[in-house]
Amino acid sequence: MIHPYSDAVRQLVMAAGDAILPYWRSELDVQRKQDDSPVTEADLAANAVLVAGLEALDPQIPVLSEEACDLPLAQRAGWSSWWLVDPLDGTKEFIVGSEEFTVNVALVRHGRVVFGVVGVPATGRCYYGGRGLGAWRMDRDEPPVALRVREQTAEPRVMVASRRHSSAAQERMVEDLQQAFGDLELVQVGSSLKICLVGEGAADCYPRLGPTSQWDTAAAQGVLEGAGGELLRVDGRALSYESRADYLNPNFVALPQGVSWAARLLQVAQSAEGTRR
Ligand SMILES: Nc1ncnc2c1ncn2[C@@H]1O[C@H](COP(=O)(O)O)[C@@H](OP(=O)(O)O)[C@H]1O
Ligand SMILES: [Mg+2]
Repeated sequence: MIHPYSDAVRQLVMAAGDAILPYWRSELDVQRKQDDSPVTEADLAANAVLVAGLEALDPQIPVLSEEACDLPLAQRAGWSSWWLVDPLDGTKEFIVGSEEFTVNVALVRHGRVVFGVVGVPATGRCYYGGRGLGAWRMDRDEPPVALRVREQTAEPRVMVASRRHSSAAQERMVEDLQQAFGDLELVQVGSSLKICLVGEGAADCYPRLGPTSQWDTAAAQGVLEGAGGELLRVDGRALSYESRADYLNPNFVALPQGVSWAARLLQVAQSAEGTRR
């Protein structure tokens, strides 16, 4: 057990995944939210399972979910601990029938991730971890496997990026990184899985110049930090989750802690940041 609540949250994340699966690869009613992003009955079904379960687990800890985020800052500013939830990350992947969608729950305290759980309903896999607690991957009914970021290498070899969301700055950065580091392979994956891939040592880095929200990254950041990695803003500071009027993250890079190529990667990301079409 990594935290008194981690087993219960892992079970809730699996239950939310089970609530999603009947909708996967079936005829779906897709609605558009105010920001024009898609939402389906599956997002809402998973949200209902998670919100009810987390509130029952500890009525003192408020829940902030992508699907229930209309809470005034004045109310949230007084929270010391809260659950940050994305019931279905990678909705566009889900809609096209891909396996690359996740269920995400993080416990945040004073703006830092205590631990996070990322479920992958399509495969029955679950990642969980937190800074100072460790990180694990568990396949349904299998024993957990401890995770560790990749061994230090002279240069990054595998970079992950979104399948469906990019930006002029992101494209420029990918090109510049491939120039800066020879043989840097680009692998495109949907959802918070990208951060977990860095945590389990399947990829070296995930640099993102493009919008994400706090619930997209917090749970997987717990996994990454427990596995010896970090999620940094391009100015090198850790990504944190203070309550603000909006929920948007700054641009970031996920990578193993203390690698020799970190400064170069951040420098390339910083200089690509201002690129416009
Ligand atoms: N313009 C935008 N503003 C805010 N978030 C965005 C965005 N474009 C993409 N995202 C976020 O990126 C997530 C998908 O990540 P990826 O592109 O890595 O698969 C989306 O999660 P949801 O699927 O939960 O909406 C969404 O939150
Ligand atoms: Mg999301």
